[in-house]
Formats: sequence, C-alpha cells, structure tokens
Amino acid sequence: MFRTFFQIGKHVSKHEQTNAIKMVTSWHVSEQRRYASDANKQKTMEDLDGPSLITSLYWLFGKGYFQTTHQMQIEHSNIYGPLWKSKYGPLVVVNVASAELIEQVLRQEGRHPVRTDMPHWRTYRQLSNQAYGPLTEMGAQWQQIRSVLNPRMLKSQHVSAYCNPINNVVSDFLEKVAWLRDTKGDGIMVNDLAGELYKFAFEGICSVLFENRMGCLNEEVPEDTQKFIISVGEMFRLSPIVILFPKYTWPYLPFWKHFVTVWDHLFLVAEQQVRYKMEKIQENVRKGQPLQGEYLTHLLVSEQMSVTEILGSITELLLAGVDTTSNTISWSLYHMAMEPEIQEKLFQEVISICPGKQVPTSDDITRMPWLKAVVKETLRMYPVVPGNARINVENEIIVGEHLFPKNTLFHLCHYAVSYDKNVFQRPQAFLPERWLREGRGEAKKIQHPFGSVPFGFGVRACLGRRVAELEMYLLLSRLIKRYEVRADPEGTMVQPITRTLLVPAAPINLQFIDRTVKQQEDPLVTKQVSSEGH
Ligand code: HEM
Repeated sequence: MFRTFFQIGKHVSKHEQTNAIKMVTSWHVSEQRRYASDANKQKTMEDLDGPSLITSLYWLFGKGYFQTTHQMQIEHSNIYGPLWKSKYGPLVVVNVASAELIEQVLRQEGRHPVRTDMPHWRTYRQLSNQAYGPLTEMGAQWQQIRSVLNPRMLKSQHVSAYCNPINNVVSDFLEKVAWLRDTKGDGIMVNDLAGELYKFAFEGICSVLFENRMGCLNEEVPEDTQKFIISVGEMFRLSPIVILFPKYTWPYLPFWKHFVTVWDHLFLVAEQQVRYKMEKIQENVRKGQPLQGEYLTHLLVSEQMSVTEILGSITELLLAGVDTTSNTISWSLYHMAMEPEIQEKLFQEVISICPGKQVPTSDDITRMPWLKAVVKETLRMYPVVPGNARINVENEIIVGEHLFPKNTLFHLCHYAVSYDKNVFQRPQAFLPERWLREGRGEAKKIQHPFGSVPFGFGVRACLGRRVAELEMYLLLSRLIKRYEVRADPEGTMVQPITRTLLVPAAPINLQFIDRTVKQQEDPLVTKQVSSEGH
C-alpha cells in the first residue's frame, strides 16, 4: 500500500505526502484493531517469543556473542522470526529484523523521535553540568537544537563549502600514506589502516567545525588529540557494558570511573576549541574584521544557543565524526584490494572526470556513480550502526500483527536485514552495481527501500551524513587515483565486531602501489625478485 502511494506521490508535495502517510498509518492501526477485536485476538507484546534474560546472558557471555551482537541478530531472527522480544540487563527490547517491519516502526516514530533514553550518556552530563547535544537531547529541546545545527550541516550549498578544507586534509593523508609506506612499511605496506583513518576522520571533522588543524596527520600526533581518539573508542566500548547494569549500581562498577574520565576528556578537547574560537572572534571584533567562517564561528556568532549548549553539541559532533567515516573507508579499501576489477572501475571513473592533476570538487563527485555505489555497498555490508533503536513515546503502535504500548523500546536489526536474501540477492557478495540505476535487473526488483538505511531515517537521521559522504568520496577517489591498493599477501580475513559501532576486529594492513611510478617499476615485482635473490 505504501509503495503504491509513493508512486502516486511523485506528483504531490512533501507536506502532502507526510500528511497522507499519517492518515494511512492511523487508518492501518484502526483497521487492524477493528479486525483484531472482531476476531478477538489482537496480539500484544506478551505473545512475542524470545530468549529469557538468562538465555540472553548465555548467548552473550557463554556462547561469546558479546562482541558479535550483529551476528546474534541473524541467529536470533532465524530462531524467532522477524519480531522477537529479549532482555538486555534491565531493558526489555523488541527486536525487528525485516525491512517491512522496520519501515512500519520508523513511519510511526512521531514528531520528536527518541532513539533510546541513553541513561548512561545523559547521567554523565547531569553529573558534570554539561548540556545535551543532538545525540542525547529529547523532545522539543532536541528539535530546537536540530533546527540550529541542521542548515550548515545538511544544506548542499553550505556542505560544498567544506570541500576545500576537507581536500586539504586528504592531501595531508596522501602524504602520510607515502611516509608510512616508506618509513614503516618496507616501501609498500600501510599497517593498521583503520588507526590511521581515525586520525584522518578527526582532522576532517575538525577542519569542518573549526577550520583548525589538529596535527593528527603529522609524523608525531599531539598527545591530546591522540587521547581524544582513544577516548571515543573507549566510550563506545564501555557503553554496552555499563547499560547492562541498573543505574544505582554504576558508581560501584570498576569501570564507571574510567567511563567518566573518557567523557571528561571528550568535553575537555571540545572546550579548548570553543574557548579558542571565542577569543579569536573577540579579537576580530576588536580589530573590526569580518566575522564569517566555519561551523563553530557561525554557532557562536548567531547566538541561538548558549556557550554551554554549543559545547554539548560540538562534543557530540566530534565524537560522532571519528569512528564512523574512518571504518567505512577502511572496509571499502579492504574490499577493493580483494576485488581489483571493482577498484579498476573506480580508478577509470575518477580519471575520466578528473584527469591529470585535477582534484575532485563536490560537483565532480555528483558525476561519479560508481564511487557512490561502492560506499553504499560498503555501508550495506558493514553498517556502522548495526542496530539502531526507537522508542514510540507518543502513541501505542501496531507493528506486524502486534500492538505495542507507548514507550516500547524497538531494536532495529539493520545488520540482519542487510544480509537477508529476500531483500538482497547474494548478500555475502560485495556488489556495488546493485545500487546503480541501470544495475542488475533482477537484484533491484527485490531491494526494499528500508533494506539498508545506514544513516537512519526521518527527522532524527544522521546530522553528519552530508559531511561524512563528502569526506569518504574525496578520500576514496583521490586515494585510488594515486595508489593501487592490494591485499596483504600474509593477511587473513578481517571480520567485524560490535563496539556499539561496527569496527574491524583486527588491524587492516594493505599494500599501496604508487600509480605514478608503477608503469616504470612495479615495487611488488621488484620486491619479489630481490627476496628471491636472497
Ligand atoms: C559513515 C558515516 C556515518 C554513518 C553511517 C552514520 C550513521 C548514523 C546513524 C545510523 C545515526 C542514527 C540515525 C537515526 O536514529 O535515524 C546517526 C546519528 C547521528 N550522526 Fe551520524 N553517521 C556517520 C557520520 C557522522 C558524522 C561524520 C557526524 C558528525 C559530523 C555524525 C553525526 C551524527 C549525529 C549528531 C547524530 C545524532 C542525530 C540526532 O539524534 O538528532 N555522523 N548517524
């Protein structure tokens, strides 16, 4: 029914579409209820199957799924079907593992969608008198924050202005790759690519927010920034552990103090930047110089938020900007190293749009469909957020055949759906062509629009999406233009683990062959010959 509506909807405005969706949704709820009361068998949450708390703990710690909860989504949906209930510590969770049912939850998310109430993240802010940002705020205050933050993060004319600062960071990253290869990688290898890309991503998001260079791509990384990157990882690693325990036990947990310390450091680094920028602005005002500039200056000058509120938001933007883009780029390169024909197609696309020394702009990127397809396919196979969530705070809702009370916590099993063969043919294969308009006819037919939604959905969707895409597109296009990436001949398959976000379980090491010297001398061949000579 929704599909038919959207086909007709091509000719109506977005506002009309939204109203119509609301009408259709409420019609759906009342129709189902009428049917249910006729038959006197409305199913509720009580009728849902699923593992008990003990069984869940056994899966997590006995069977060892604690770091592979994304894989557990698949196992559990095979056992219980696309909708089941489970207990995670003190939380009761309704798991949703089909594209259709995920669509139903998201379309009924209300005006101020709530992801989860994030008590552990919010408690830190209460304890330290810090403000909530877009990730942690809720209700009308959340909407207010987004209305201030959205325009310069999501509107294309503003985002394309970030192309130059990001390209500068990409240039430095390419130099860093050359340096790493030459000094630490036998002239060919870059070890622990994800670790290097964390630094790129942090530098990239800082260039957008502050237009400041943090020195992450120097040979020696400043201690504070390195500590920030480690703190992001630690915070994500500890979050699912803390949340397993009831709130009153947190101060007594051995790792709670560490959790608080890493948050302290995240806020500290953001605060240094905010203070520095405020001084700069005051200096410019004193000198009568114009006050325009990057994101943070705009926030401070527009005075729509207090300095504490700006600090809360900047901290959350920084921490959301590190592990997300970096890991996606790592997986893309990892697959292209294993599948040279996919890489070659990207190389040909890039040099056809940007020949010679031309550096891609955001306009050029719009003419690189293969590049975008590679990133989409990477995010299907490695969704950075493998399981998202929603709480229906406004109304009770019907999902599938079940009626759920207000405030039910839904866990959206995006990873499981990404590998559902009813949605994606050959789900284990890396096939960027499935995202092209003229892509594989049959495969496209079954693809559901909610089969892969890596940046989330609706008004609560990712705030950094446009910046993240720009970073990934610029880095991948320029890296593949300069280097041919090859798999480590001694490497093994790298699997993902879940640490709140999906990350590689082991370092990704790849060979980088400089294309400019490749024609004259292939270092791989030279290396083999010389080692054979020994
Ligand atoms: C590959 C890169 C990224 C992916 C796949 C990604 C994915 C996501 C997802 C799935 C959500 C939840 C959306 C929802 O609940 O519907 C989200 C939220 C968010 N993301 Fe990203 N993200 C990425 C990069 C970034 C970057 C670079 C930033 C910062 C500039 C960022 C900032 C945020 C923020 C602030 C939120 C919370 C939005 C809100 O609750 O209102 N993300 N992201």
